[in-house]
Amino acid sequence: MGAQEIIRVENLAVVYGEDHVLDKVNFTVNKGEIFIIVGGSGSGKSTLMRHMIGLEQPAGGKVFIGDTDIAASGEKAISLALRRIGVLFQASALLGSMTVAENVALPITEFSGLPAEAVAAIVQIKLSLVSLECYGDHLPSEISGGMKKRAGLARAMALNPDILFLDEPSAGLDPVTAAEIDRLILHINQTLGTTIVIVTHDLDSIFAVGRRAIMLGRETGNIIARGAPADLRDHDPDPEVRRFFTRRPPDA
Ligand SMILES: Nc1ncnc2c1ncn2[C@@H]1O[C@H](COP(=O)(O)OP(=O)(O)OP(=O)(O)O)[C@@H](O)[C@H]1O
Repeated sequence: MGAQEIIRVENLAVVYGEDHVLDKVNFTVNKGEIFIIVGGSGSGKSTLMRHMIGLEQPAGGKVFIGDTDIAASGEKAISLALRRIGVLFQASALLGSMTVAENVALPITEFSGLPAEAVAAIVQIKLSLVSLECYGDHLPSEISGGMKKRAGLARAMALNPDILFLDEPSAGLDPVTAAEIDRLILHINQTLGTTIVIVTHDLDSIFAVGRRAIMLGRETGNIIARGAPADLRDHDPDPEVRRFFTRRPPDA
């Protein structure tokens, strides 16, 4: 793995039944960058992310987090590699019966073995990172959709991950709230140097935060374009790619 690389996906293949969802997918993510994964509905973005965080084993190929192939190593090495990762799933996945602070505390309590006061202090730091320091004692049902996303981000950042995976972070949010999440993503990246991988459809967000992107093809199961989002929009030879980045329907 090169000095700048933190993730390497090599010849990844995913097959569900007869369906070859991903085929010969190859790319690398560099340390400290914000990397975007786009593609039409059903092109395999979420599937790719699940394989990058070790939730599923691929039919073929490798996924390296640092030097660890998480599709092939032993359980201990995989668990250490995955300790470097924070994930925000689409629905934020906060536990509804616990307060925001208790949700953020969960991974810290589970993995650090620290006493309760130390955990509480870390939770407060994480909540202030996402401007929720006054909402720790609220239940998820008592805060807005944007705040739930921020709480989910605080929990994803709980163990100081090197890499943050975000699945559709602005889904279901109004444009102003979505832009706040974008600013938070940039803030985390710039102040903490966290590498951030985002699966998204949201063009405003792609252009606001993304420096490099890959696009998965709907039919092909592999990457049909890669580069800076503005370059893909303005110069990519494939009309499907330009249409995606200008939000034009196929017959426009
Ligand atoms: N666990 C699974 N078992 C069988 N098929 C699956 C599974 N997960 C995904 N698929 C199929 O794989 C394809 C890609 O799905 P995936 O959810 O990864 O796409 P996506 O690009 O994230 O779509 P969307 O933007 O709509 O969320 C789809 O045809 C889907 O039906």
